Amino acid sequence: MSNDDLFASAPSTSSGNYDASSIEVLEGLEPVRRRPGMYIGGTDERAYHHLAAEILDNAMDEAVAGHANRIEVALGTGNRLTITDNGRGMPVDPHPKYPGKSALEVIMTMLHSGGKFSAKAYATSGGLHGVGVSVVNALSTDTVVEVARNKELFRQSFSRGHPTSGLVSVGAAPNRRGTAVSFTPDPEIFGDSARFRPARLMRLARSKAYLYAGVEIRWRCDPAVAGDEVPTEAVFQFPGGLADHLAEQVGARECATSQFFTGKQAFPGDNQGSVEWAVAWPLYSDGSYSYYCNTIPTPDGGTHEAGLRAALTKGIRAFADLVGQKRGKDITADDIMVGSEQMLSVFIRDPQFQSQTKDRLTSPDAARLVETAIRDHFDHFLADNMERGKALLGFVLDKMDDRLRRKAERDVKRKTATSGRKLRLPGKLTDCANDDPSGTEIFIVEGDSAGGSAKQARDRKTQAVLPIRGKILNVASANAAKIGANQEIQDLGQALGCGLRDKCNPDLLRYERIVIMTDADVDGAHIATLLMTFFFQEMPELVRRGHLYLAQPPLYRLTAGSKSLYAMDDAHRAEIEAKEFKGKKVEVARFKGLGEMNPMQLRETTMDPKTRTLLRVVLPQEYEERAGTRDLVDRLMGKNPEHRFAFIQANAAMVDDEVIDA
Ligand SMILES: Nc1ncnc2c1ncn2[C@@H]1O[C@H](COP(=O)(O)OP(=O)(O)OP(=O)(O)O)[C@@H](O)[C@H]1O
Ligand SMILES: [Mg+2]
Ligand SMILES: [Mg+2]
Repeated sequence: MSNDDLFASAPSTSSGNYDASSIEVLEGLEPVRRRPGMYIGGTDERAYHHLAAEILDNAMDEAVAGHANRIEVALGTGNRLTITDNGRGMPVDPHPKYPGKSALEVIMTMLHSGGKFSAKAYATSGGLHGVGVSVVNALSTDTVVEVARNKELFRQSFSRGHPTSGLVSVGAAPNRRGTAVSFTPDPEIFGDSARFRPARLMRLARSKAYLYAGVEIRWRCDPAVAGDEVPTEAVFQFPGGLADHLAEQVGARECATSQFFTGKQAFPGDNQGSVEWAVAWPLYSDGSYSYYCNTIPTPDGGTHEAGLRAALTKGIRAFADLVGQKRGKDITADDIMVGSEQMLSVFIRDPQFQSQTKDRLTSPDAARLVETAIRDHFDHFLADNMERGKALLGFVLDKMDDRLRRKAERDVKRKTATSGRKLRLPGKLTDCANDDPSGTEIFIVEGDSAGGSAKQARDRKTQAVLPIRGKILNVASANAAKIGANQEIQDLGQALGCGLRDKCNPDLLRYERIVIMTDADVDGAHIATLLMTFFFQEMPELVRRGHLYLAQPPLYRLTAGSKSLYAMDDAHRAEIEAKEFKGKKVEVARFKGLGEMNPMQLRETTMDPKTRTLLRVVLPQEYEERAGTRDLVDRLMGKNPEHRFAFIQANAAMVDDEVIDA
């Protein structure tokens, strides 16, 4: 197979009129309306409430910067939400760069307009992209912004991102200052039945008050909407911060230590910012974890969470050492984290999140800052009162024993299933419950975060998950010693249980199917290619016997009205749009990676044998003939990703699970 052949084998369908005229540049807020998923993570209920969060976040930023101390969240009838603060007010003067437009209009109608790109107007803000309120405006009808500045009240109205009035002065406002934003999410985007949930909004408002003691948050709700669900009025202010919040959550339940581990610490030196935490270890708990950065909830955790995890783990191990408990060194992070109830809130400058919905913090510094700040306090918490320290250590050692016992039981079971051979399983493997290999599968996934989703999405009985880190060794250009020493390959070998190269015995394979599951992008194709060549070279018999598969995660989710369908690629998307949605307005979300899908979606589209598609991998001729393989791999690993996509296509055939099972 030469390069020319690879290109020649490209499908020869007509390219139509694909020229410069097919390349669109969306203007103004149009991209937001066309691809809302990119800005608010979808158009479901969660995305709907994200609109409220964006406006509230802006008001909180004003409070955290020290300019506001009161915020009102008011839900009216007809899904009308108004959020008011008593901060500085959005600037209303003409914008120097856009003649004829006020700063307010620029803020509301242009993406990437904002005062938070430098630390001048805000130090540790939750806002950073200059996108939030403009996105809300784009996706709402009848947005009205009122600003009271210098004792004068200004107002401007918008609909679906476009001004419907100029900025007008509506009179004197001697006793008022700040910003009020009213909006109604657009049913064209969210569907006619989408609604604000009063309880969800109230919870959001309330949690903000816990996160920042310097603010009072008022809640109002029209009686017609409130029903019995929420009060029509409430005021939230919590000087005790997270410690109060956690105490309320834990209630009367008994905990390993009667005093919780709570505190607050400013970061040292030039690092503006601070961390606040509260952790309890109830004797019976399913665990509860709330992480925030600059008052923004980050449900997927991130670097601040990693800092807390490291501080607790290292702290308890050091304490074990201090009291002469030798088993302390075997304590893992999970032993102290799982089943705890924790709240963590950081304020940092220039935070980085993985996307506009800010579900996960990625600022690298946060891990170190949080770990260092908390570690000292935790050491004191444990050692100041030895009884308390020992009580927590005992609790954590119990968890460790549970973990080790469960693991031993698992190992024994699988040992018996694989004819008594001594078996060590890699720690990263999440094994399936069934002992008999028949009907079981192992998913090899790229990265720990995709691994986490896969774990939640899998069928525990029959599906195992092994996350591998990034690009595995390119076996084609490595010698046997290097291959044997590579950790990822060792883990893979142990999990499969059937040995490498001449020692490979396919009868010992611990699963019926091996499924490579990587992102549907260029990197994913690279990793899939590396894995395939690994199997071709090290375990060709497994491939020959048809044990190796490729998962097919979708690239798009297409939604029209209440119906959602998944498309594998552009051709499939066009087909669905034409056949299933027949010219209806379709909203398209593109998945950048497996980690972006929630576990339900991942299961349905990619893992569940009833609904997924798998490709079976076949052994290429070159490997059958044991000739020229080195050359093949060198070419595949070269710069051009098309070669790898073509390679995957050429060596994998679409199969139905029905066929596999038959
Ligand atoms: N309530 C408010 N009070 C004062 N200024 C505000 C308020 N809301 C928005 N602004 C100004 O408008 C700018 C744009 O807000 P927007 O929400 O679009 O982006 P951001 O908050 O900067 O970043 P992000 O996209 O992360 O939310 C802010 O940076 C701030 O300067
Ligand atoms: Mg914002
Ligand atoms: Mg903006």
